[in-house]
Amino acid sequence: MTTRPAPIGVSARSLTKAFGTDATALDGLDLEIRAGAITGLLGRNGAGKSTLLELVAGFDRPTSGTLLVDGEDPFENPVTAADTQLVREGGDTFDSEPVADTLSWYADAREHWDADLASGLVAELGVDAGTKVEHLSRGQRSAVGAVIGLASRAPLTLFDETSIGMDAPNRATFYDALIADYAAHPRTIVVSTHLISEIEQVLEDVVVLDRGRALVSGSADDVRAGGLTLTGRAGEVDLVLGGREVLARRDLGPTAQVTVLTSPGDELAGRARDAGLEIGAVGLQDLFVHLTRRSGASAKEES
Ligand SMILES: Nc1ncnc2c1ncn2[C@@H]1O[C@H](COP(=O)(O)OP(=O)(O)OP(=O)(O)O)[C@@H](O)[C@H]1O
Repeated sequence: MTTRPAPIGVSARSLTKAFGTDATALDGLDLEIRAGAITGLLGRNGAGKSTLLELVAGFDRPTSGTLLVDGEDPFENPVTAADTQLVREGGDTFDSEPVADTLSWYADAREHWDADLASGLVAELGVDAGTKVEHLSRGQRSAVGAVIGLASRAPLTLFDETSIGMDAPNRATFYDALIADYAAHPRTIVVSTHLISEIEQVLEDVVVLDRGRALVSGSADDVRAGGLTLTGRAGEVDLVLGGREVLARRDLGPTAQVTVLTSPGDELAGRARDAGLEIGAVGLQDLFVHLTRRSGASAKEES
């Protein structure tokens, strides 16, 4: 009988990864990825998500700073590599062989591989295991990645844009399988994605990378609690805001809706309630768009 593996965490301190003098993908990143949680790794194009995941998987070495996976340096480390499964777009498969060959390679390589889960999920995602990988569509290739990531049951599983190209029913199947398998076999899962609103309910923790640094990180609930919307008569809304920074504003006739950042102890919500304004939550996707746009604008002003 194999014992159930313990989930493992990741810690980065002043982590920097530069590619020559052209690009600094990670720029002094400080970060904790909680063991045993599903973390969403969010960020605009080029924010450094794939670079971070490849460092965590031990495929590359940081330029400076510290990166620890389960307390160890992951670079070319066979101990952490055995516990880590990175699923990258269009990679890590035997392209000129049938899908079944790739799956049987992982079955041999991965200690906790679940063959029944793999074959069930391949069928559910509509992939023919007899087809050569190079003959699959982009979405079908992504589906094979999803199967490898889930059936490996690695204590640290990293999905880098795995849902890319998958159609909506297959993405739903992937998310459902991820939640069900995580519930039955808790482990550390990191999901890098641009499809924030559809995966929001799956995420327990969230990290927003912005130009190689963590702009926001924490529990998804705490991150969400960092913003709110106020809706009401425009004059009342402006009075309650009192000149405070607004992330987004929509005016519809006499009514205005604004999105603002907030923090514990902020009296804004109380003032809004007293003024009869409607207070709403901000979804992660909206908050992400506002925060990363604002950060991009202030970077332009500084330069
Ligand atoms: N091998 C490389 N050589 C040179 N620059 C690189 C290399 N890999 C990544 N970069 C640069 O590092 C930065 C971060 O890239 P990365 O792929 O990590 O971003 P990402 O957040 O995954 O982006 P996306 O959402 O577009 O996939 C980008 O500016 C990219 O051009």
